Parts: sequence; structure tokens; C-alpha cells
Amino acid sequence: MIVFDGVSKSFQSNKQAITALDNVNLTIETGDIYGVIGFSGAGKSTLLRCVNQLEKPTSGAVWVDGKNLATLRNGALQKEKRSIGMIFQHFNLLQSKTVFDNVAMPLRLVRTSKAEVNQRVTELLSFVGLSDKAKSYPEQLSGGQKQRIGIARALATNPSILLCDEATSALDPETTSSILQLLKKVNREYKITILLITHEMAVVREVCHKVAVMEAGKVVESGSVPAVFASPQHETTKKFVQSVIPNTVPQSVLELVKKVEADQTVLEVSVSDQQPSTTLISELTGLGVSVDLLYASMNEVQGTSFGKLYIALKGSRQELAIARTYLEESHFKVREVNKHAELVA
Ligand SMILES: Nc1ncnc2c1ncn2[C@@H]1O[C@H](COP(=O)(O)OP(=O)(O)OP(=O)(O)O)[C@@H](O)[C@H]1O
Repeated sequence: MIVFDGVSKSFQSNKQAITALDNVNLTIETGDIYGVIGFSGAGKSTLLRCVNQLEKPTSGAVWVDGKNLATLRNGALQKEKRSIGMIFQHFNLLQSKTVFDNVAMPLRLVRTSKAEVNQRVTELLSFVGLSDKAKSYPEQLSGGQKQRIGIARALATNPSILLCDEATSALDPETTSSILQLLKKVNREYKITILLITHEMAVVREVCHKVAVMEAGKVVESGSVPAVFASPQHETTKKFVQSVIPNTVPQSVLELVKKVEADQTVLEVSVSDQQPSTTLISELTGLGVSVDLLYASMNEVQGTSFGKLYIALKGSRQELAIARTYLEESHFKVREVNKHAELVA
């Protein structure tokens, strides 16, 4: 488990203080794949680097499996650092060494026996699917293969935590997907907690159990990935969610809205599998309004579905008001699409 307890970090740059982290409180449970997302400069890298002491908090503490690494020295600190692996955007492999030697390096640094090094490196290269590349050099590998080697190297010392610093940002979408699948396998088979930073919400959607959104050094929202996707609260979170799930009113609905009459209203109703919506239309009809389903779009994130229905209701002013009250009392989020194509609460 990783606990950020009131962590702040400031840097001095040109005699100016820059606050990279501003009182961050966050708990990463053991076994989670936890994503931290934010725009450039939000403080993601600094947060990640505070876990393995590449940066030291100005105030507050980071607890890793119950230990505050800032209070440890020499051997004790090195031992704890070996339980934290890290992978990087640009892989950071040693170009002059073979794939085998790159993966073996962390083991040789702690004087592991030759037989054990051979056994472990062979096992790890097989785990990442690159047994045949042991004698190759990094320059002979594709980006995805280099990251696989980076992962094998990070796992060499049997860490309990893996830090991923924009690990797929230099890769194409297909390779990104294969690396994310490998990270899932690392989490599942080696039971390693993964803390991953990214600026891509698609990465969070594909691999993370939980996510924290950062802005200006603060965590502005956090929660389970399906919950954050289904109902983002902070403006920055909404922007990230919209980057993978557009939140615009479909053109066909906008065309219809232009033609609605005085006794009609077009509503956008947010639905999720937390709220049964199968009988929605018949329930509304039972209240005296006629209902046209104009458009429906559903998404699924990690087994949770949610989406939007666009419905045109027709009835007297009173019937329309009753229908709307019914929806709101049933806890559906409802907005009206007006003739100017604006969404009004
Ligand atoms: N060593 C440093 N010296 C001075 N300022 C720094 C240093 N490291 C980070 N910063 C500043 O701290 C802030 C947060 O930087 P950080 O790299 O953590 O953000 P980030 O969210 O990871 O951004 P990016 O996605 O661009 O990497 C930025 O304003 C950055 O310029």
C-alpha cells in the first residue's frame, strides 16, 4: 500500500518557488492498478518520483507498505528501493549491453549468483514474450519490445510495487494496448501494485482499477474507474472523459430539436446500470405523455454500462412537468436540449 499523507513539493527555479505538489492525500491499496492523470505540469511525475525517493517531499510523508523511506538510510533504504520497480517513457535501457545483461543488471548489482541470474532472467524474458531476444541489443528492438525489456528489468528484484512513468506515451495505439495487457498480467500473476501516470484517458480506461485526476499539484477527483467515467464531477475530469467518450448532442437530435412544437420537450437522460431504465418509457407513457426515443448511446467501462437517451416528450405543460419530476425523483440526471441546441439543467 502507498499512502501520500499531506505531500507537498516545491522547487526553486530562477529564484521563484514552483509548487509541484500541494497537499496531496491519496491511498493506493495493495493489488490495485492506480492511474494518475493530468495535463502537462499537473505534478504527476513529481508525485510518482516521491514514492521511490527520486524526489523528496518538502512536507508531508509517503508511506510505502508502512515505511517512510525518507527516514531510512543506506542498506535499509536500498532494500526498500529494490521493492519498487520503475519503467519509463523512453525505456532507459543501456544501449551497449545486450537484452540479457540489461535485465540482469539489477540482480548483479546486489551480487546475485550466476545461476540465479540465469534462471531469473530466462524466466522474465519468457514472461514478457522475448526469450529469443536475449542476445540482441536495444537498438535492434522495436519500441514495444524495448518497453517489454524495461518491464522485465523492473521485475528482476521481485518488487511489490511497479511505478510506470508515461510508459506507453512513446508507443502507437496497438503496441500501447499490448503493453497494457502485459501490465495487467504483471498485476495479476505477480500480485504487484501498479501506480501509473498518463495523460491519456484511454490508458486509464483500459487498465486501471482506480484513478486520481491532478491539476496544479492537487488531486481534484479520485475514485473507481467506472464511477469516474460514468459521472465525472470536476471540469478537468470531464475534459479527460470527453476525450474518449464524446459528450456532444448528436446532430440528428439537434435537427429534430429545431422542429419541436410548444407542447414538446427534448430531454437528455443519463442512464447507468445502477438505475433500471428498461421500463422508463412505459412509466413515462403511464404519466400521460407520449414519448419518442430519438437517440440512445451506451458505453461500457470495465463491465459497468452507462449512457444517454434523448427523448421527445409530448403533452400538456402539467404532464411534461410531472414527467420531468418523475425522472428526477428516480435519480436520473436530466437536461433539456433547447431550440438553440443548449443543454439546460
Ligand atoms: N526539478 C525541477 N525543478 C524545477 N521545477 C520542476 C522540477 N521538476 C518539476 N518541476 C515543475 O513542477 C511542476 C510539475 O511538474 P511534473 O513534471 O511533476 O508535472 P507532470 O504532470 O508530470 O507534467 P508532464 O506530463 O509534462 O511530465 C511543473 O511546473 C514543472 O515545471
